[in-house]
Amino acid sequence: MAPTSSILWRNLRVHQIYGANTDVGKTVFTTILCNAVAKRYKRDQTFFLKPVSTGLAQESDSWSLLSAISEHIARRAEHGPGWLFLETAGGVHSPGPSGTTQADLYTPLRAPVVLVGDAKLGGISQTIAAFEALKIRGHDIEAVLLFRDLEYKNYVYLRDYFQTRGHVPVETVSPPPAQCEDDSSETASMLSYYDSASSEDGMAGILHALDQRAKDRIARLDSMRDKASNTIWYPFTQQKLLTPDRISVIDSAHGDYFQVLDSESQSSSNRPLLKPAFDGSASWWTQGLGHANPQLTLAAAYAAGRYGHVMFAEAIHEPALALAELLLKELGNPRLSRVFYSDNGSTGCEVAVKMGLRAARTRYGWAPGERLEILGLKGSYHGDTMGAMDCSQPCAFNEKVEWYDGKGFWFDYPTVQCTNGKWTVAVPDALRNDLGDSTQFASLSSVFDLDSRTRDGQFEGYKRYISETLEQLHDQGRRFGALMLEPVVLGAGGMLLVDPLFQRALVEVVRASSHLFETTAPSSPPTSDEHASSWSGLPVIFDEVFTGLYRLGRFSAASLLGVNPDISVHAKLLTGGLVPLCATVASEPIFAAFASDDKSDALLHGHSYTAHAVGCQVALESLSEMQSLDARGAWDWAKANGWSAAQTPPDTTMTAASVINSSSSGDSSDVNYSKGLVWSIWSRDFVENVSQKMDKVSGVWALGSVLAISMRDEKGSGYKSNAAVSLRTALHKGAGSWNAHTRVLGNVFYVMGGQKTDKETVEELQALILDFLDS
Ligand SMILES: C[C@H](N)[C@H](N)CCCCCC(=O)O
Repeated sequence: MAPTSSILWRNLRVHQIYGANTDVGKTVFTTILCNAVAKRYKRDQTFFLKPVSTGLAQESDSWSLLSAISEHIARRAEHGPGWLFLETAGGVHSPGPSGTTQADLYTPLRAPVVLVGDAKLGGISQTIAAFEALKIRGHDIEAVLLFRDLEYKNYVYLRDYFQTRGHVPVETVSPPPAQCEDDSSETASMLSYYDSASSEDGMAGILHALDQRAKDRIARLDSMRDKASNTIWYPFTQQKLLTPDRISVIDSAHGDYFQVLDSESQSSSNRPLLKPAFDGSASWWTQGLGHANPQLTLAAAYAAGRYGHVMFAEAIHEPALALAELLLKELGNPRLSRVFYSDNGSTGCEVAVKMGLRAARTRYGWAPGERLEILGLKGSYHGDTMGAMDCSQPCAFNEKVEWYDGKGFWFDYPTVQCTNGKWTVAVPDALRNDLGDSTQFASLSSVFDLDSRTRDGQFEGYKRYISETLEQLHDQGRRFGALMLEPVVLGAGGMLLVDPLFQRALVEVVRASSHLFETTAPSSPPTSDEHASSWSGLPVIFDEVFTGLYRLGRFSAASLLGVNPDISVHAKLLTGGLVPLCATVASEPIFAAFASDDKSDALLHGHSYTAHAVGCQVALESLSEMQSLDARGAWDWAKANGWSAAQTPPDTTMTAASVINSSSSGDSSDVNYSKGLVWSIWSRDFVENVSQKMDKVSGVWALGSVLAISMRDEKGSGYKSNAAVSLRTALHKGAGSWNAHTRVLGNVFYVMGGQKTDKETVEELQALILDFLDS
């Protein structure tokens, strides 16, 4: 099922005719436009497409309808220069055959719009409302046409109104003559009417404006790469190596796809300019509910209309309060009671660190200037701002940053991968003496069956190793202020799936080891009334910026570990990828560490755009939509793709000694099912198949919407490796009418969908990936 392409051709001007209401004269105006083209652009062909009357609109769903329209238009575009007017049905919000309203239905085509205004009583309001409905869906409204009704003269008001709304030209023609009694008179009368209306100078001006706007749009698209290359400083890009042809010019985005300028169209006039590209990095891991999701757009518009932006210190607004309450409730972590807002994951993590360090310092009685470090995992990365960077060990992202001063100890750990068809917890060579050999599991769910695994010797081995390491650090006199983890998956660090048992062990040991962190008698020991929310050892911070809010299939990634952090950080999917927002959520004892009669003891941190009302409103919409998808089983198709209990095959190949099944009863099925299944949109068969392409692949995992494939690199893995580039290039080449835009992390190729990505799309991507791996 190929995705819909936006319609833009060099030799065919395509316009959508929308009506401000039903019965405003769309067909009449479309006919006038066709006649006017025929009169003035004699070399051009003219086409009129009304899906309702052609039967195209009988297509059962939006996708079938749009692809039928695209095909129809492509056939017309093959025959030289021309114009095509696509008439929509009814008003902008009249439902189409699939129930989607016209404004939403045709959004992916994104052809420029001619809006037929309403000349009747009340028509000013209808016309403006229609304009706004189209505008917030990203339609470009190029002209407003309406009848020159001399009674209400709506056009007089609308002309001024649209002059100040982007100089949209408003043109009128006289209304059609009264209907004749017999057919032949009616035909003659209308022919004469069309002839004279299409000859009016105003219509010539409109066609000229439409033509010019189309040429300008194409010229802008054609020139953007070169201009960008001279103007823009790109993130995470060695620009010396970036040639302009490799810059993706994105005209718009809809659902899972960008609409990208196809460079090959620049040398061929009968090729569409825009090509859909699957957004394989989910726009740097932010996308959830699809680009240009109208529900989120409306929420954003509502909050912008209600508040704009209002400052937040010592203030409250409904979206911020409602979102805080929702997060606290749905995270299901009884420790958490306070929400601190910022505007991106990196700063949200810095806030979390400030919170954790202060709580530890006051608990352990350290002086304010004391150098405190972070306990974390090798390769973890919490963002690009200086403080967040300092929470990571030296790596490609920070080691050349002049002010970088990493403060921490970062544990090495076992990772989870499917290798040659087997789900393996791989222990790094350096840890073999301490943690033993790698182990194989019957399924990914078995790896996540922590209730069973915490009863194993492996758990005790992990805890022993962690305790011994902490003792050594304590003996070296190092002071730690927080344990900071990305639960389950390290994102920027290379899409590494950490053995969840190791993370569970780390949290448990840290919480049980206050004696290894305090260097003097605690100044404020936890009191018995702090009960459930009190922290021990060190404050535990979970950076769920990437992993949380359904990215890994669950509302919180912490639930996959069965651990309740003292501070957790949420961004990215929080707003479904529409606007930046971050929430750092903390426990009451952490909050209390800042309480004092001295104002300077407060958490002196606040971005200008803290708790932006638009972000909070969009987050409310986004979270409730994702929860509703979850509740109505929207991912059942994915769960049934080999991940559900019934589909986990009994293990027949591994020896009892080498295999740890998911349950001590010997049943290899997913005992986690009742506690929440571990699943992915990427089918289990596909993942296991990829893992067997041993000549190219060293390991693969999939969880929630994420797929990560480690490509073999004999010269070594890591961000500087180019081993994943050829797979990225293959996806970029794509499947003819569409391709996939992805980022890579060194030798790791990753791709992820949103929470609305469908089965067919995933299957097509899987096929592309396998094609490459089999080549
Ligand atoms: C987007 C994310 N939050 C980080 N700031 C960047 C992560 C590293 C991405 C590297 C890359 O795409 O080349």
